[in-house]
Amino acid sequence: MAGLLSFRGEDVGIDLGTASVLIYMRGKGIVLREPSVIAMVSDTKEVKAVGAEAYRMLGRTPGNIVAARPLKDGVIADYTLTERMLTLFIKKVLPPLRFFRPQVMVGVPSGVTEVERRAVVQAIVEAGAKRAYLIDEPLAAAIGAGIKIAEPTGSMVVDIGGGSSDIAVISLGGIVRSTSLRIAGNEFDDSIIRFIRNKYNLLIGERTAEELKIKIGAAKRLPGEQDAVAEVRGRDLISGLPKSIEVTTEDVVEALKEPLEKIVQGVKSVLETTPPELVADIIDRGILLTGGGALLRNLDLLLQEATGVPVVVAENAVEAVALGTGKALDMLHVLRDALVTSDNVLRR
Ligand SMILES: Nc1ncnc2c1ncn2[C@@H]1O[C@H](COP(=O)(O)OP(=O)(O)OP(=O)(O)O)[C@@H](O)[C@H]1O
Repeated sequence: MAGLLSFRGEDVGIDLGTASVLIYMRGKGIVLREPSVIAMVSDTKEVKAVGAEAYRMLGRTPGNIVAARPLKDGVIADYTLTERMLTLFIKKVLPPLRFFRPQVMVGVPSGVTEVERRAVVQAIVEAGAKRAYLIDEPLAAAIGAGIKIAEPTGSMVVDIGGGSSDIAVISLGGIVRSTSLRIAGNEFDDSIIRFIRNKYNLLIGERTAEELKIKIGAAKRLPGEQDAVAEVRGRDLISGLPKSIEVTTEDVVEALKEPLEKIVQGVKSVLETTPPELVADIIDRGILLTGGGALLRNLDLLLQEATGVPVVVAENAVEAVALGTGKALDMLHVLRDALVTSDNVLRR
């Protein structure tokens, strides 16, 4: 997810994501980039850590402390924790004495329900915003990547985050066709965990799986390309004891086949229902890949082969949504019909 604040004339953007939160301030760029994790004492609910510090605690906390991800699949899974995490992040970048409450624009996966939208709006308002705007993530990603979304020309954006993959065709400042899949980076990690368990009888943790994906992972192997190898540690499921093994790129490619196939199908299904004039534009301009998942090696090639349309990874793939929500507050006149505002949502 993503968004923007306005404080004493300063515009600030927030990307509230499943994997990480990014805050963007005009004139300053990205001022905060932290994992979306909060750690607290289970019985007193006292916050122990947020962001990077809490991330290091994931899977490593003693019984009385719990480190959790309050967002799941791109939407709010735990409302109270999300609001507390957000408040602490905002405090880190905005001065403590706030006379003017800021406006916030939040990017949400295009498939979120009304109840989920309400939860996001409420968390942002509770965190101190005067007004919250919601914008669909792929629209924000397109703006952030520099696409002129107001033109009557079709563009396709595939934003692969931690919890959701958003696929959308954009024209004239709005989304013409879209789908949101709850299959993205986290699901890739889970697939790697399952694969290693089945093939090597080794149980590895979430963080180890993510490291494997980033270090040696790929969406496909290229002919003649040498496989990378990484050592991973986990628990041998037969002996119950710690063990380390070597995993190759080929393993990771195999592990990611299933979730990637679902994303390819999602892209094809959106293309199939897109009006032909816009398809022609997309063939000319190519599909734009954004989000952290876009950095998976050779994903552009895989998608290009599957669709026959050129695919380009955005230069600022990870920041695109945050930058886009920042810019979106300056484009309210163009985006009016595409936005949801807290004034409307909370009145209902
Ligand atoms: N080099 C890389 N290769 C593959 N995956 C990567 C790479 N770098 C980051 N990722 C993955 O990108 C995902 C996070 O992407 P991003 O920060 O765009 O998500 P998010 O905005 O927090 O999530 P969402 O949009 O679903 O709410 C994580 O699953 C992470 O493992």
